[in-house]
Amino acid sequence: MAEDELVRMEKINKFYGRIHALRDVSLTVKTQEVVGLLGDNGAGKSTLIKVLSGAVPLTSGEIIIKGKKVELKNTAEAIANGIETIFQDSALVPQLSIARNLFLGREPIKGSRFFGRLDQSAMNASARDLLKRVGITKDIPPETAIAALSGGERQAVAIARAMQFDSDLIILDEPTNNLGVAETQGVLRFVREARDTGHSCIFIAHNIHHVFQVVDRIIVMRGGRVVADDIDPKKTTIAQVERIITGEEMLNAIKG
Ligand SMILES: Nc1ncnc2c1ncn2[C@@H]1O[C@H](COP(=O)(O)OP(=O)(O)OP(=O)(O)O)[C@@H](O)[C@H]1O
Repeated sequence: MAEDELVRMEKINKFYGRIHALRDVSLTVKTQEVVGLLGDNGAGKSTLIKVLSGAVPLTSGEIIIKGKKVELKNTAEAIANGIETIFQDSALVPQLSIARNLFLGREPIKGSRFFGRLDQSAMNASARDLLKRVGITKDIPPETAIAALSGGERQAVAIARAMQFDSDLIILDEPTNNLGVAETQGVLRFVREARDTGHSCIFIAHNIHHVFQVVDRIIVMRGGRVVADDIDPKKTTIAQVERIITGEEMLNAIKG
């Protein structure tokens, strides 16, 4: 295992009944690396990250985290192994405040473990800090309900939550979907900030331009397989990657 290897997926296969959604997929993510996962509709991207986030069981193959083989039977086990996933319909609770959402399920308690109550002021203070850190400079009080935030601000809160619990790997499934230009830039900035503070990310987006702005490496899937896993966005054009996604161009042709 390379010293900076964080996650390794080895020969992962996934069947949904008779549909073979993942075919011998192998890939790695390094520490402090942002990887873009691209592929057409039905290529297998969502299935792959659902397997890695413990949301669906794999049929065969291995997942190795920091050199140790793990079984991710549910999302709690993935989280315990340092993998936090922010799905499109991110799991924030709209009726609750930003602060409560940031600490959901892991709230700080004041007093004893059994007779304590939520430490609201500690939560609010950390929430204020965190919002500043992810670039929400507008003065949004941490007591604000999620329902009152824009799409970009919600993504920011979801990313801030993953950063604050020091997940090693943050998986972002279409985080820029339906966002405006400024909000998209905000999300891309949070991804950079996550990397700069030591996290790794897998970034899935249909918009290749967004992926190109932020990733260190691109992996392309087609028909349930990884067809390219080492595309350097600094040395490859968007048009070339588009042709790999559709199958018009093989990676070897680019490398040659
Ligand atoms: N729950 C499921 N039951 C049966 N088949 C499924 C299920 N989820 C996905 N599939 C199938 O598995 C294959 C891969 O789908 P997946 O959603 O992983 O692709 P994707 O690359 O994420 O596509 P998109 O970009 O459209 O989200 C497709 O053929 C899809 O129809």
